[in-house]
Parts: sequence; structure tokens; C-alpha cells
Amino acid sequence: MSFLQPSGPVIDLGVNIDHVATLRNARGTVYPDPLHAAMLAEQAGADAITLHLREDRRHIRDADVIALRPLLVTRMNLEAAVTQEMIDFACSVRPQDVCLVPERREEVTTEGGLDVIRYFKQVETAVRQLQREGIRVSLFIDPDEQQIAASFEVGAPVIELHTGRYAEAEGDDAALAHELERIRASARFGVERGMRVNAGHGLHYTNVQAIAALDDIGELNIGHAIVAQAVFIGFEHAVRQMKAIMVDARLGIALDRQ
Ligand SMILES: CC(=O)[C@@H](O)[C@H](O)COP(=O)(O)O
Ligand SMILES: NCC(=O)COP(=O)(O)O
Repeated sequence: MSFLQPSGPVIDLGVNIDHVATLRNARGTVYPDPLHAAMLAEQAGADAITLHLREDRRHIRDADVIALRPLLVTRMNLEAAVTQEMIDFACSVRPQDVCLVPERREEVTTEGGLDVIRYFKQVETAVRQLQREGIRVSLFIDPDEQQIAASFEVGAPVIELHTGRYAEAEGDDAALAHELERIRASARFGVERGMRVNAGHGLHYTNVQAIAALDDIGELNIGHAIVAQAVFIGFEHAVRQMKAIMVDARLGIALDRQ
């Protein structure tokens, strides 16, 4: 099994620390420190630390990325837009992973997946530049087979399926089932092409189970819900709780098959 394939019953958790920085920046203080959150997350079982350096630096700042890189024991997954500024910065920091995401300055949060088909040449150039630095590239895309095929063609070994529409479907059982099937089928389509398939956006403590149970998913990147939970039970416990829920969902399904 290639290292890109999901490792079966084990599913990785990438903890996104963006919104620890949101709280810090709210008052311009140095606390809460996103780096401290990252250390706690790793102690609690996180398999990677994800951080989204947005063009407007509304939460994560360049200094956070630079300072965190040498401290991590697991993996840094840096999310960034497909701009020369961001690609050059990523190449200077050299995280283990870079996930290319779309970005609209006025958006409240990431609204959709990267349109690899429309921006094929720009994405291909960015992928090649990052791979020359030994960085593993992931593309944050909608669960859409044509986008997955384009991601494969552009040479990305990893995709991350945008689970936002699944999360927004909460309360509408038919829509939820439809979005879950889209994600399941997309993950299968990607794994069949030898790609590692991750997922994320809008996942929380009661909607993550169905996604974590999908055997073809290798990693979930979760941030907002963990930071929100941490307000009440602490960051380390919030991470432990999420990881336990994910593993139970994955193993639970696996055990049911035995
Ligand atoms: C790409 C993704 O889904 C996350 O990084 C998300 O963007 C979290 O950051 P924001 O809340 O700033 O969108
Ligand atoms: N790529 C998804 C991510 O990093 C975290 O998204 P969210 O859990 O903050 O919605």
C-alpha cells in the first residue's frame, strides 16, 4: 500500500489553529498563542497542525508560520491561495504539506473548492514549484469527479474534499444523504487513482462521524469546532475528544464488518 493510501482503520486528524489566532488578534495581544495551541494539539494526538495564511492575515500571521515550523513534531499543513506571494512564502518555510485553497477577500470563510479546471495552468505551475522544494501538495476541492480528475492530471498527490455543503445540509436528511454520498463517491474516485484523500470544513462533534467512517478518507482537517469546544473544556481535551470520536467511527464500522 503506498504511503498515499489511507492507512485503513487509522484516520488522521489535522487540527486547524486559525481561530486561536482570531481570538488573539481580537485585542492585538500576544495571547492566546496559536503556537501553544499547536503544542497542546500534538500532545493530545493530532497527526498534523493546519494553518491558513490568508491574504488579509485576519488570523494566522507570517510570523506564526515561521515560528511554528521548527517546533512541530508531527506535520505542518499550510493552507494558502494560489498566488505567487503565497507560493514563494511556502517555499521559504517548507512545511511538509501545502494545501492550495481558493480565497475571496470578502468571504467570511472558505466558500467553495479550488477550480482546478478553470485555473489549471496556474495550479500546475504552483504544484511544480512546491514539489521542487519537497513539499507534498494537496488541493482543496469540491467533491466533484471532474475536479478530482483535473487534480490528478495537474500532479497533486493529495486532495482535500470540501465538506462545507455536507455541514450546511444539517437538518435536511435528504440533502445530508446526498452530500455524504458525493463525498463517499469522490473519495473512492480519488483513491482509485492512487491519491490520498482528505476532507474538511465545517466538521464538528456530531457531524464528523459519518465522514470519519468513510474508509477512503485518510485525514480530516478540523479547526473552528475544536477551538469552540476548547472554550469550555480546554484545547487538549477538545482535541482528544475529536480524535476519539473519529477513531471510534472508523473502527466501529470496521468492527461491524468482522
Ligand atoms: C480551507 C478551510 O476550510 C479552512 O482553512 C477554513 O478556511 C478555516 O479558515 P477560515 O475560517 O478563515 O475560513
Ligand atoms: N481545511 C479545513 C480546515 O482546515 C478546518 O476547517 P474548519 O473546521 O475550521 O471549518
